[in-house]
Amino acid sequence: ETIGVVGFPFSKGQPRNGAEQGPSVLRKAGIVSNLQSLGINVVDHGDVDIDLVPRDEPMKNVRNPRSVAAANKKLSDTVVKLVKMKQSVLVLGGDHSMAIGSIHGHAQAEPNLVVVWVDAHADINTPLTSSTGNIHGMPLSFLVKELEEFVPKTPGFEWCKPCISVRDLVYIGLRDVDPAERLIIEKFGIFAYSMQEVDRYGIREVVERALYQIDPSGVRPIHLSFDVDAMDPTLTPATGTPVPGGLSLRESFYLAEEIANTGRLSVLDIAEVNPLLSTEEKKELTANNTVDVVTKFYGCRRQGNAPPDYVLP
Ligand SMILES: N[C@@H](CCCCC(O)O)C(=O)O
Ligand SMILES: [Mn+2]
Ligand SMILES: [Mn+2]
Repeated sequence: ETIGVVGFPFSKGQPRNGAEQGPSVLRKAGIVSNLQSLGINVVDHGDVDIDLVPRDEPMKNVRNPRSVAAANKKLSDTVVKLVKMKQSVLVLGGDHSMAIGSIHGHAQAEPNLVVVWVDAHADINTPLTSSTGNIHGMPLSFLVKELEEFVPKTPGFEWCKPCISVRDLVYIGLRDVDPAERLIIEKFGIFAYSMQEVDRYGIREVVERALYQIDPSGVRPIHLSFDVDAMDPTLTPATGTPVPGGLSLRESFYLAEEIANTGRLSVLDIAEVNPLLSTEEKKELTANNTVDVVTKFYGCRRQGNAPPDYVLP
């Protein structure tokens, strides 16, 4: 198995500079070497070559639409290629608008994918329901077929055809959902495990139910879109929209270990690391905790990992 790492140094899905430094922060924290020390073949493909579009005027209240669309088109093309090469793709963001390109690309190569969205937020506002105009709060509205009729034509997004159904999506970690987003979740019956359900059932039950509901057969490729703000802000403070009361380190590790256990993780997004929004110390803490969770998604286990084909001397 080969992990293909791709950086997506992009922050125009939201107004705070710094998210474009996420890939370099995560690489400096040893994300590639930590995975290689698991004995996995890791190829770092470098960063997507992003060009910002000049005079990218807002469309209604949607900010930087052409730049977000152009960057994500390139990401989509990159992800298709790598998934078709049978690589397990790790995309280092960048703000969460990255999911537009990564899920669109993944779905071209694996139409039967399911999406696990781990986030404090639902990221499913449409351009008409968003109160901020930040596209990192809207990615799923550009991807979900059932919302196509509610999403106005947005300049640059002509290439982006919705590619997943609400039935293929499940949320874990929600605790800051806008009213319109809650309406969408209830209108379409989207599976959603907020922190209330995590507290009610415990992470084991939540992960089990979530995976069963989107794929009872247990065979479909998994796209896991991980927003680091799903974790408690004491663990990942260097992020754009922190919300208290998030996943603990142990809950995050457990979730990642169980996803690794399925053997079906196909694309993993790591979104919303923003080093500029905190002290050097908090940046390190955020990067190190994120890297620790990522290694668990790829098979590092707290119970230990016996070396493959090794006999006691
Ligand atoms: N729901 C808010 C906050 C979105 C936060 C986005 C992050 O989760 O990627 C908005 O629409 O602006
Ligand atoms: Mn979030
Ligand atoms: Mn998000």
